[in-house]
Amino acid sequence: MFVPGNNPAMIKDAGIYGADSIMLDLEDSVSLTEKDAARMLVYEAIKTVDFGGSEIVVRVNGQDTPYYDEDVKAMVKAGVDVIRLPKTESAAMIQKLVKDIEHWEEEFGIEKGSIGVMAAIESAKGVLNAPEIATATPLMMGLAVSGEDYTADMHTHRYPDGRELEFARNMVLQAARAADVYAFDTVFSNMKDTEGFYRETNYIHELGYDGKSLVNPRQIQMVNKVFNPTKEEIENAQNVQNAIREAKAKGSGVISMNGKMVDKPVVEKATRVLQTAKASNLIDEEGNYIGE
Ligand SMILES: CC(C)(COP(=O)(O)OP(=O)(O)OC[C@H]1O[C@@H](n2cnc3c(N)ncnc32)[C@H](O)[C@@H]1OP(=O)(O)O)[C@@H](O)C(=O)NCCC(=O)NCCSC(=O)C[C@@](O)(CC(=O)O)C(=O)O
Ligand SMILES: [Mg+2]
Repeated sequence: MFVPGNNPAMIKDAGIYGADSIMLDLEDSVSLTEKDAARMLVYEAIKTVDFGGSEIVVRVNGQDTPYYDEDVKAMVKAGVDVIRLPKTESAAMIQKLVKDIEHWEEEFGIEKGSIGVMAAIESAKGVLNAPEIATATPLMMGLAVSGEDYTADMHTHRYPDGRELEFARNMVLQAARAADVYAFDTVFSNMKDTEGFYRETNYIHELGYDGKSLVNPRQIQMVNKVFNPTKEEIENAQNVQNAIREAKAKGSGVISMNGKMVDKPVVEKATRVLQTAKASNLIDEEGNYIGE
């Protein structure tokens, strides 16, 4: 969930909503006159505010701005979990970020490699270079597709069915999967269109995305609802694992379950469902369902 870096009230309470990740923003939600104040505010917040279990990401200003260097320096010193680079267009930009992070880690005596990197892909050039961006550094944790800037770069707008983002979404997802990093979808800005938000979240979940960037705490519950496996999906995944265990005991790698073939890729998908269920506290150690 994005939180504007110049809004102390939003920053102070950001941890209470249970977002997996809080993205304190120094870039486009902060006006030019407030860049320095926001940086100081975010620095202090990382040091002092209790964000619960949420991971802390900071979106720094772009490398073509006069704010980038100070942003990276301050966020490394603050001990942020991940730095998100906006408008990433090449592997070289990520390698520069990593070099800058390492420089400040050394300066402040922080263990090297403790800060992850996330690349926001926001232009045609970024989309075409997504594969090299995804593999630019072992510190890369994920790619995010950014629909607002991307559609501006493509001379279009955002539409309800998302067709203008189809190529970018698929390209970023393929690049992320091939590099074994996470893929995050872009924000949905119309707070009143709950149905549209649900449709879009469902769509990107079905494509294979790992999560979605948000602008408002009201969106968290719906994203979790879409991404969390249902009780039926969990039970089915457990049945798949039991079935393949039985098959293996009989020396076979494939078995039929309710008329459907269960083989290695089906088992892999079932394993992922159960990992998500466990991470979301929907099942206990024994696999018993404990969700609502
Ligand atoms: C949208 C709106 C104005 C609506 O305001 P509203 O007033 O109607 O909100 P309400 O629902 O009434 O708020 C109820 C309660 O929640 C609190 N609350 C609201 N939002 C909160 C929040 N985010 N964090 C913590 N707290 C929050 C609020 O303080 C209140 O608290 P309280 O008073 O105590 O009840 C507001 O949410 C907001 O400012 N959002 C963040 C916007 C932002 O960061 N934009 C930059 C990132 S996108 C971008 O840059 C494009 C991109 O780069 C993206 C990409 O890369 O994908 C690209 O190119 O596509
Ligand atoms: Mg943007």
